Amino acid sequence: MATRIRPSSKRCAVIGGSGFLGRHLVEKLLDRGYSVAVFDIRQSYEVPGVTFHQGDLCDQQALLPALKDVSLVFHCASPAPASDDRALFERVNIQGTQTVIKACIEARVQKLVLTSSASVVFEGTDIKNGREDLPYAKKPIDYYTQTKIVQEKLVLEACDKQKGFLTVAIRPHGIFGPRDPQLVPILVDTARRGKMKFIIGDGSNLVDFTFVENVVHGHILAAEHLRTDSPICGKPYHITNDEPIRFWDFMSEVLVGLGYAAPRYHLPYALVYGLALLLWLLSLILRPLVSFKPTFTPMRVALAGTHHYYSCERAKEDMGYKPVVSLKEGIERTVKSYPHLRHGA
Ligand SMILES: NC(=O)C1=CN([C@@H]2O[C@H](COP(=O)(O)OP(=O)(O)OC[C@H]3O[C@@H](n4cnc5c(N)ncnc54)[C@H](OP(=O)(O)O)[C@@H]3O)[C@@H](O)[C@H]2O)C=CC1
Ligand SMILES: CC(C)=CCC[C@@H](C)[C@H]1CC[C@H]2C3=C(CC[C@]12C)[C@@]1(C)CCC(=O)C[C@@H]1CC3
Repeated sequence: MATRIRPSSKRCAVIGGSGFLGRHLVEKLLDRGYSVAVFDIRQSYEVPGVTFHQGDLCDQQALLPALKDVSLVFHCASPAPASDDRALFERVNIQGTQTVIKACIEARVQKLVLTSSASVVFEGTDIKNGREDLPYAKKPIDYYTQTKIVQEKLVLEACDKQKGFLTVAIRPHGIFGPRDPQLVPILVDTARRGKMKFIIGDGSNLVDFTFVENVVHGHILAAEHLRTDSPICGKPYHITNDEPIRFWDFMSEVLVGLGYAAPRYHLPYALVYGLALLLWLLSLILRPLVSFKPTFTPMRVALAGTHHYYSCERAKEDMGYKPVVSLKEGIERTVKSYPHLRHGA
């Protein structure tokens, strides 16, 4: 009879390991002596110590080789929120996550750490110091968020101490840092098109922006604390920089750091939100004839004009979380990492 090799606790897989967060996670895992298998729909880099498995996470047979002899899996793959493609979100975030769970169980993986999102409780209205016991959004702001809610529930409900399959969900918010493909590039593109002159609302709304290395730190702490006797089993955890900042101050610091002017003129929130909604509806109606993607979608306007910051006390108490990089240093390192996006470059 063939003997099964006992999975090593230092052997893990990162689903979505070619993406922004995934790659930072892989780099830190390697530093900490893990050997890593990456599973992703694309391969974006090559590093010693990492084996790449290219495939769609909705395909269980494609996933299994990446999970062989692995005891710990991080699932941080998702279609980009900006794709606004309902069918794709449902296929990847819901059916795909069910497939990931089944594949983990079949491969006898012991721990699954999901990258969820703090937005699972956000409905477009103020959240101040939100804790994890807030109810899931009844009216999520977009299809992405709607499917992240179902995904998180699936993973947390799959936690089964008797069967030795432990799960936890990390809820980051507004991740930024070197190689981020959305926040800074979209911001700079909007500024280059002359559309970053306006502040939506009075500009006093506080938001969490979380440096990517803190998000990575939260994931690794969760993985290392995930044991049968731990309070973290089957629970969600906010991971933030613990330094809420005015949304428009953060945008201004990044813009000014890259040589662009900070937004100055105020516009009423209700007016901009109404216009964004109108444009979004128009883009849906006209989709068969012309395709255009408005920059200021209702989702972005809601994120830009409301308070949404979260308490990470639970992560501090249950897993000793503390941000490892301050917001100031995170912004400086991020700005430096984008020489090609500087004004005039
Ligand atoms: N960025 C943020 O501010 C926040 C992100 N999150 C969550 O963090 C996670 C990581 O996000 P981020 O790093 O920003 O995203 P990225 O898009 O950079 O990374 C996601 C990776 O998953 C891949 N992927 C997408 N679909 C599949 C599939 N069907 N099979 C296998 N791989 C797939 C992507 O490939 P491709 O690029 O080709 O699609 C990409 O390489 C996501 O779960 C996201 O929901 C949560 C809160 C905030
Ligand atoms: C108003 C404007 C054009 C701002 C440019 C920056 C935005 C692109 C980002 C500001 C807040 C960001 C954010 C996300 C994506 C990028 C922003 C809208 C998420 C939706 C990414 C996925 C999540 O899970 C939640 C994030 C909230 C914050």
